[in-house]
Formats: sequence, C-alpha cells, structure tokens
Amino acid sequence: MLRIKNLNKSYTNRKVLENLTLNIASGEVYGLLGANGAGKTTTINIICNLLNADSGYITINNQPISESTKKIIGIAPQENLLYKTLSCAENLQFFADIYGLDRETKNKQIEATLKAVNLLDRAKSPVETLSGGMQRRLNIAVALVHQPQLVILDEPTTGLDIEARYEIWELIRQLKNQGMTILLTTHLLDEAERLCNRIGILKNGTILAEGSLSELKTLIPGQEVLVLQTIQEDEAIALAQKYGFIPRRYGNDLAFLLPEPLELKEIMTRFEGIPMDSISRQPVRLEHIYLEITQVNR
Ligand SMILES: Nc1ncnc2c1ncn2[C@@H]1O[C@H](COP(=O)(O)OP(=O)(O)OP(=O)(O)O)[C@@H](O)[C@H]1O
Repeated sequence: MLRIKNLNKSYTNRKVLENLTLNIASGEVYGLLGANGAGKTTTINIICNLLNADSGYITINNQPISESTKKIIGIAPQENLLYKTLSCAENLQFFADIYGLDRETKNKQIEATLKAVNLLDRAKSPVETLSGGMQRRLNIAVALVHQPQLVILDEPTTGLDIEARYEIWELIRQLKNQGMTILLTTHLLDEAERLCNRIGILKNGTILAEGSLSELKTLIPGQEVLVLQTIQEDEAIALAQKYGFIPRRYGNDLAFLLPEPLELKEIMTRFEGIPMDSISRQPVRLEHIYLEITQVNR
C-alpha cells in the first residue's frame, strides 16, 4: 500500500535520511522504531507531502505522493493538533471541513469517530478540560475523521501514564482488527512488540533491519538471554565464553546471549564456583534485538 524507495533528505549539510526503503502492506501495522533524531518525523512529513525529499520516491496505492494522496492519509502528530478552547466535536468538525466532508457524512463521522476513541460522552467538553490521555485519543480521532486508508501515529503514547497508554493500545488494536493500515513510530519497544505485524529499525536515516518479531529474532546470535548478578563478573564472562555464551551489557546488567535454550540447572553447573546474587533466563525480546542491531551498526 505504501512504498518508499531510496529516500534521501538533508537539512543544510546534514544527511538525515539515507536511501530509506520500506513497504507497508494493506491492513498491516508497521512499527518504525528509532531513537530521538533517527529520522522518523522527517519520513512522516515527506509521506504527508509536507516536506520534499531530495531524491527517492513514495507511492500510496500506486499513486505518487501529491496533494490528492493527502486525503488517503490520516496523521496524528507527536504534538496534539487540537484547539484547546473548542469542544471535542468542534475540533473534529473543523478538520472534517478541511477535508471537505459533506454535512451528512461529517455528522456521521464525528459521532462514529468519537465513539471509536471512547469520547462520545465528552463530545461537548472543551479540549482543555480533558486529561492528557483523552486529548491524545482525540488527536487520533482527528486522524480518523475523514476515513483515511493509511493512519500515521507519531509516538502516540509518549508522555502518557500506563493507564492512558493501555487505552491507546486498545484503540490501535481495534483499528488493526478493522483492517486499517497503520504506520506507528515509537521508541517504546514493548509498544511495538505488542501492536505491530512488522517492525523496521531506523538509525541515522537508514532501515537497519525489518520484519516480524520472529523474523527479527533470527537476526541475532542468541535464542535466550541470561541475566546475572555476581561480584565476579570477569570470571563469569571468561567461563561463559568457553561455552559459547555471548556477553552483553544491558544498562548495568551483565547478560549473555545463549546460542540455544538451556535448563537453569545446566547453566548453573557451567558457572560452578562463581557466587551469584541472582540469575534469570529470559526470552529474546525486541529490546535485545534492537540493541544488538543498532549497536553492531554503530
Ligand atoms: N527543520 C530542520 N532543520 C534542521 N535539522 C532538522 C530539522 N528537522 C529535523 N532536523 C534534524 O534531523 C534529524 C532527524 O529528525 P527527526 O525529527 O526526523 O527525528 P525523529 O526520529 O522523529 O526524532 P524524535 O524521536 O526526537 O522525534 C535530527 O537530527 C533533527 O535534529
């Protein structure tokens, strides 16, 4: 549905997108993961025809990006795009007018969209009286009101508490179940893990790896992660390497990628003589894959 090929963009002499290539299929939730400054918002602005690329091309439903493809897209930007003194319904009315919806469609869509984001009972409330989570849901409603085919959610839960985050995740799941195509940018790895069919890892404007979570798992040299705390780290590392365990640091934690899953009992025998404060086996998660891929490609 969305095809991006060899996109390049520089600001003054600084390259921020470098041959960025990605494809999103219809009905897919695609997670674009990247640290601050990786180029996520720049990519979105180019998709939405708000910014020109230096080279490369983008098509949506096989049409090159233009003013007319804007109607196919709904965007919920990082900063809420809302008028604080207007009510929820008035905000949606404003954006529905921009998209040129006729009166009947507009009224139907305002109600349907408020319902979808669970704000129907707050239709008449001014935005400034809503909680941060509600405002973020209304921001998503703005992206949905004109019935787009592709919804772009730029860090939809950044800065929200866990309850508000759960509500947005539920909303995204509902959109996914309805077959909506979604491009979600985030630097929250558990968010991407929960919601996305496929994930692209972006660094310095280039996609370093892409695929479903299970495809991404095959890209790293471990099937399980062992995290341990010991005062004899050097000795533990030396022993572990003898068995092919690959040492890693996740923050302060000493960890090892295990080339194959092992029972804890077996692992303990390999660390015989090393005093352990704690030891745990964990499945490979997106955070491990992300660190592996972004740090190897430093
Ligand atoms: N208008 C601009 N002029 C100059 N540099 C810019 C401009 N907009 C963005 N940049 C730079 O381009 C790089 C990519 O920015 P972008 O906003 O696309 O990243 P991002 O992945 O969305 O980051 P964040 O997660 O912080 O929003 C950053 O280094 C940023 O400072």
